[in-house]
Amino acid sequence: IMAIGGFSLQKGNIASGKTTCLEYFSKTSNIEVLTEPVSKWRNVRGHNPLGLMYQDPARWGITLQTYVQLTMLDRHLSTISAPVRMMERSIYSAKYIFVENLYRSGKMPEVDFAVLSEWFEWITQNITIPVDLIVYLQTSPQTCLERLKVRCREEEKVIPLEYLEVVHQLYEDWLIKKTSFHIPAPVLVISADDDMQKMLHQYEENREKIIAARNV
Ligand SMILES: Nc1ncnc2c1ncn2[C@@H]1O[C@H](COP(=O)(O)OP(=O)(O)O)[C@@H](O)[C@H]1O
Ligand SMILES: O=c1ccn([C@H]2C[C@H](O)[C@@H](COP(=O)(O)O)O2)c(=O)[nH]1
Repeated sequence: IMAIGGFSLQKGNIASGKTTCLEYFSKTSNIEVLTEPVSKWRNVRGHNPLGLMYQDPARWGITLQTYVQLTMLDRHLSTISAPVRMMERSIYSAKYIFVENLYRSGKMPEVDFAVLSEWFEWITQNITIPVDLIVYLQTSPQTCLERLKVRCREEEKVIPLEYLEVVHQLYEDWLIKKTSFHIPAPVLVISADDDMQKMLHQYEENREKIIAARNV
């Protein structure tokens, strides 16, 4: 999650509970919540780039990630309508986690990676992307796999535990070990393996830190 003004960006593995967390905050405070534009990734003018990417990442990885980058930028730049905004994932996680994973695993050709990287660098050097806090929902890959099965998105049925483990490691290297990429804001880590009741308790404990993100 990212908070702006305070603007917080929510980070976490696939099915770690980001949407659930944002829904809770949107119901309980004057916070604008931007969930991931995943419905667009599943349907752009009748095409499903998310599904295509999972079926054949080498062919469709660049297609999905180009569209993810555009839709994330659009979200980042949309007009803020409340004192605090929280946003699920970001243009940074798209590049540093998902594009990086496609490239490192040999599923994205070098030329596709180069073109996406040029776009990303142009955007981040020429456009200000406001972010005051990163909220990292830290889960085990096993928890994500269980929640993924419960959520049961058709496109994601092919995701094995190993994929979630690699995504987890990329997040850990970036936000916990701080050894991979630039981190655009301070990081608040919330352990997110617990059941819903315990998670709500943790959200309450961290509410002030998130709302006051500008002062973190
Ligand atoms: N703390 C939790 N305990 C058990 N199930 C959860 C918890 N948080 C979320 N879920 C369930 O796990 C699935 C994935 O959660 P979701 O919020 O959609 O994750 P994300 O947005 O990170 O992909 C959903 O079915 C949701 O109801
Ligand atoms: O840059 C990205 C961002 C997301 N994805 C995939 C990963 C998941 O299958 C969905 C998003 O789902 P959440 O469960 O809301 O995390 O989109 C991607 O491939 N590339």
